[in-house]
Amino acid sequence: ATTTGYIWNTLYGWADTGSGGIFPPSVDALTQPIAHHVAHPDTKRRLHELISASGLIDSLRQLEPGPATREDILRVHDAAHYERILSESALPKGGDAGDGVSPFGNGGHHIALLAAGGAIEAVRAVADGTVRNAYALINPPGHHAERATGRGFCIFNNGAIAAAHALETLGLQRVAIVDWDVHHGNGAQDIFRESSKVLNISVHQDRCFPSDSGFRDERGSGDGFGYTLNVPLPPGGGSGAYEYAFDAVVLPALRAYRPELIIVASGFDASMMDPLARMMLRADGFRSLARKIMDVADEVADGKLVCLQEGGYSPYYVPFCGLAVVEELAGVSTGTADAFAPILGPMGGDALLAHEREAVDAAKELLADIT
Ligand SMILES: Cc1nn(C)c(C)c1/N=N/c1ccc(/C=C/C(=O)NO)cc1
Ligand SMILES: [Zn+2]
Repeated sequence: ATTTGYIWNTLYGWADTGSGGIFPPSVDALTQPIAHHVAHPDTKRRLHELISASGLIDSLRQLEPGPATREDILRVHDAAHYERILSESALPKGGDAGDGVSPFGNGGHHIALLAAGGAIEAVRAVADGTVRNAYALINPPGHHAERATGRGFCIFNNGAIAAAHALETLGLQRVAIVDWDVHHGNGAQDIFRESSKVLNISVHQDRCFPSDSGFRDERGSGDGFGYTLNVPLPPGGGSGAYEYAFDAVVLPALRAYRPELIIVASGFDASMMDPLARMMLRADGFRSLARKIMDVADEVADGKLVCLQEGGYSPYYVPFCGLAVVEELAGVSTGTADAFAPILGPMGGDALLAHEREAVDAAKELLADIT
């Protein structure tokens, strides 16, 4: 197949993130209500609308997700977590994923199951050759969700659920997860810590969130030792730092591991305009990362690549970053200009600075244990 699969569902745009900026508003705390929570789904709906309005959607093969089943969820999460989400979802005002800052509304479990189901459908369609690669514009995100709890706006770990489905249902032996979301992919690290069947790579802003994980010395354990690979980057990194991290560490790791499928935890919060991090990628930088991952997928995995939407909180800029990645996946140019490039370009971020090179070079030794 040569087409790119695409997943979006109206319900992904209905996730209820409440009326606070990140916390519920409080007169006591003087935290004002605001129309859009940082994780408001409108940001991702705007990406869908740009994919549609640019005409790119006509080059994509729309896939229809169903809800993930209890069995799908329990491959990576404790039953207690699953049951708690369902019970809180039945409450009149919904509940929380587990860390007290990840609210969902009444019936929110339907959307979370549909997000995980979207990840599964994208993996199924790529693994069986229905499509060449796929972009699942799913919501809520998943990469912070751990075996026993949701976290960081994530309820179920969509990427881990999809990887487990590929291993246990589709018969794959080796799956790689590459997390370019700006925050540490702690969820898959927790879930697959002891497994060598998933190579889990996270490139992220050092100590951004969670602030206590994502360090180079977190490498997995038991059979999984060496199959967790963290590349923390200093704040302020742009295309220079990210492209070097991919060329020097991420791509060599994938060549050594030879996964049969690559899943990208595709967040756009490493962009220059994101409120929840301090990196400096522009849309063309994300396009370059997509190109690099596609090339190594062609080398080792017959091109089998699934991108799953994770974070990204600038309603202004996420649409342009996401369009660049999906265009690259589909091999299509709609000619849509990055409207913010003239403003963001002069601000820098393109050069690889010495301290960024050192941070990446420190991670090169981690490659030795991937066989
Ligand atoms: C506030 C606050 N207060 N407390 C106690 C906690 C635990 C808080 N969480 N902050 C957060 C929560 C989520 C993110 C990013 C998620 C993402 O985009 N992942 O990809 C960043 C900071
Ligand atoms: Zn993030």
